[in-house]
Formats: sequence, C-alpha cells, structure tokens
Amino acid sequence: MTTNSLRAVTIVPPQGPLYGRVTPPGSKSITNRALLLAALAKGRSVLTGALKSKDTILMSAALRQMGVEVNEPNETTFEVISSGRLKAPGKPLFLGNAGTAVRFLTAAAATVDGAVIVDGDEHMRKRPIAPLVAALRSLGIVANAPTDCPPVTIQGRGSFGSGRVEIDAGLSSQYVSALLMAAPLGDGPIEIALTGPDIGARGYVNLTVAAMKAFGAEVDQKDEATWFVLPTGYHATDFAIEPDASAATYLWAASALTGGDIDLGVPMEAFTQPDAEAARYISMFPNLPPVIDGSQMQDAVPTLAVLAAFNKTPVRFVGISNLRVKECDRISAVATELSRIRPGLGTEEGDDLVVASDPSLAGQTLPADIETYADHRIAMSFALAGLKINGITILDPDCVGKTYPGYWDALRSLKVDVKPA
Ligand SMILES: O=C(O)C1=C[C@@H](OP(=O)(O)O)[C@@H](O)[C@H](O)C1
Ligand SMILES: C=C(OP(=O)(O)O)C(=O)O
Repeated sequence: MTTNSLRAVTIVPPQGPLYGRVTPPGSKSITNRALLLAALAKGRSVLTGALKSKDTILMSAALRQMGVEVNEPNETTFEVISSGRLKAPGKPLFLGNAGTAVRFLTAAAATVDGAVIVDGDEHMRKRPIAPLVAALRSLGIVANAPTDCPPVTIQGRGSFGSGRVEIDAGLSSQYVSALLMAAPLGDGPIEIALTGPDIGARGYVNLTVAAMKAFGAEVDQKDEATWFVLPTGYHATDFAIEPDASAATYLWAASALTGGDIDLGVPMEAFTQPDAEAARYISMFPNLPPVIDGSQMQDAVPTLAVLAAFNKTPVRFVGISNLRVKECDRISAVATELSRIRPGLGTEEGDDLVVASDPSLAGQTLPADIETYADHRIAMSFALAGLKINGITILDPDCVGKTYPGYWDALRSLKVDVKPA
C-alpha cells in the first residue's frame, strides 16, 4: 500500500527502543519563503533540500499561475526562473490550508499589476487575515476580505509603496513575514512596526529576515518591534534549505518515548527554526517541567503534549492562544483526543492546555480512534501515543501530506508496524 492510499491506520507499539536513521524532509517554512523570494528575484535560483508536500506544491503552483517558471529536477530541488515580477493570474490562487502561502502571497500580490484573489479551503476560510489586509490598506493598496478570512481580493498596483506600516501580529507572525518579504519591491524604504501584543514565534520573523538577506535584501531591525527595509528588490541565488524542525520533533519524541536513538543526520543545534527549542524539553522527558511556555515553538506543542501524557508529573502549556487559529483549534483538538484515550487526560483551562500525565499508560490497551481535524500535526503527534499504548488508530492519516508525506514510511523504516485499521 502506498502512503497516498491510506485510510485509517493503527500503530502497533514496538517491543523495544527505536533505532535507525531518518532525515526529516526540508523545512516547510523555509521552502515557502525561498520559493517566493526566488520568484521575486530576476534570474535563476536553485533551491536544494526543499520540501515537496502539499503546502509547497500549492505555493509553487500559485507562482506558476503568476508567470514564474518552477521546475523540479529531483525530489528535493526546485529550480525557479523569474523575470522578478509576478503577473496577474487568470483565476483565483487556491492555497488549501497553507498559512504561509496564503499570508505571504496576499502581501506579494500587491506588487502584481492587476487583480489577485487569494483563497483556500474551508479550514483556511476560518483563519483570520484581517490585520494583514488592514496593513496593506494603510499602504494605499486596495485589498478586501469581507469575512476577515480568505478569500482576499488584492488590486495590485505593481509596487508595494513606501513609508511606515503598522501591523498587529498577535494572531500570526506570518503577517509580519509577509510584509517584510514584499517590502524590497517598494518604491522607497518601508518601515514595518508592530502594534498590539508581542508576536509569538518571533523566530519565524528571524527566519524571514535571514532568507531575505540571502536573496540580496537589505533589512535592518531597529528595535524589537521595528524593521526597516530598503527598495533593493531581490537577486536570484542558489539556496540550501535545512530539514524541518517541526517534523524533527516527532522523531526526537519517538526516541525519548521508546528509550531509543533515532539519528536525524543533523545535530539539534544545527536548526535555525523556532521549533528546535522543543528538543531541549524532549531531552528532559520523563521529567518535563510543570509549566511549558509554547509561544516560541507553537507547532511543537501537540508533540510535547502527547509526550507529556507519559511524563512523571502533569504539564500545563501556556502562551499558546493562537493555536486556536492554526489548521484546526489545536488546544481543543489535543485536549479532546487525549481524553478520548483516557477521560481527563487533556483539559482546556482558558487558553491553557493541561495534560494530566500518567506513566502507567505505557503498555496498556486503550482503543481510541483519533480524529485528526484534517490537521497533520494532530495525526503525527498522536501516532506517538501509539508507540506506547495498544489500540491507537489515526483516522485520515493522509493529512500528514501537508508537510511530511513520508511520515508513515519513516515510522515503518524504524520497524514500527503501521497497519491498516
Ligand atoms: O512563518 C512560518 O513559517 C510559520 C509561522 C507560524 O505560524 P503563525 O505565525 O501563524 O503563528 C507556524 O505556526 C507556521 O507553521 C509556520
Ligand atoms: C500552523 C501550521 O501551518 P501554516 O500556518 O503554515 O498553515 C503548521 O504547519 O503547523
């Protein structure tokens, strides 16, 4: 059976520790940044170590729709050839539930000469984008999102404008990244200033700035809340993408849970992505601290929460309110699915997630059909529970294709029996 045709799968707990080598796929965040920056640069860029998954396929398809040549010489490389300008697409850009693609292209659409409609699936149509639209309008760009979520219509005017733009990024750091990446295509310098609460996942903005600089942009961070971008445009370049740190969390956690040692081929310290911070916590297992602030490693929270179920003492996750506007409401989803395994295992307290840990769960048979809410991270993190508990079935395992299409095969390569339910 191929990964693409999977229905529900049941994970059979392995008899012993997991050993072997699994290199995680390329970073989703960096791949989607690099694809856009290469498309905004005149010339040929080669992106190696790239992720090929639903989110990056949707991004590259959208860029092709806007006149960019995107070739795929092998499974981990994109070759991008561009005039340096995006053209108006003939029809709406459909971006599924890829937050990076939707947010980044909403801002970049302003540099198109003509109208662009940015849309996604039914889940994306519930994910807020109003703060980004308001920021674009403050730059004089005509943009509308009648429901405050996609679809967004942008009337591009061929340039990003100039001056100061303020953004409330309390709901998503991607709004800041989107403005930053479009800013070098302004008619003059652009200052981007945060208003409202601090951004969670500030590390993603640092990733953005690093990628922009690699493509020749001049960005100066004036203080914690202000960036200054010169109207340099971008230069085509060859760019190597590091493995995905969020994907790595499942492998680190699988090692910790089984007492094994999975070699990722990359040392933990080599990652520049925010979720690599989770490695520090995973290495403390089964003595995770009583309170974990997930604000700077948000996508790793489902991984850590499932791990916490087997910890010696309970764990409260704080600083995670915007997990409610990810692919699904992850606070509610993780609490509900943990409690499906054993009532009361996960609870929501306001915007905190409390995991009532119990090391004696390991080795028990507790049949549970895990709903994924079409969210790759719910599927991948709850598969970890199946490494220790008999009877864990993941419904809709195909949803891992958003960022890690090879996940089930990776577990199988570690000799985990992932079988049709
Ligand atoms: O910029 C990025 O690549 C990302 C930023 C984070 O989202 P928010 O900024 O919406 O929290 C993260 O959850 C997402 O998976 C990727
Ligand atoms: C939140 C996520 O993705 P995005 O916002 O890019 O859709 C994620 O991958 O966990």
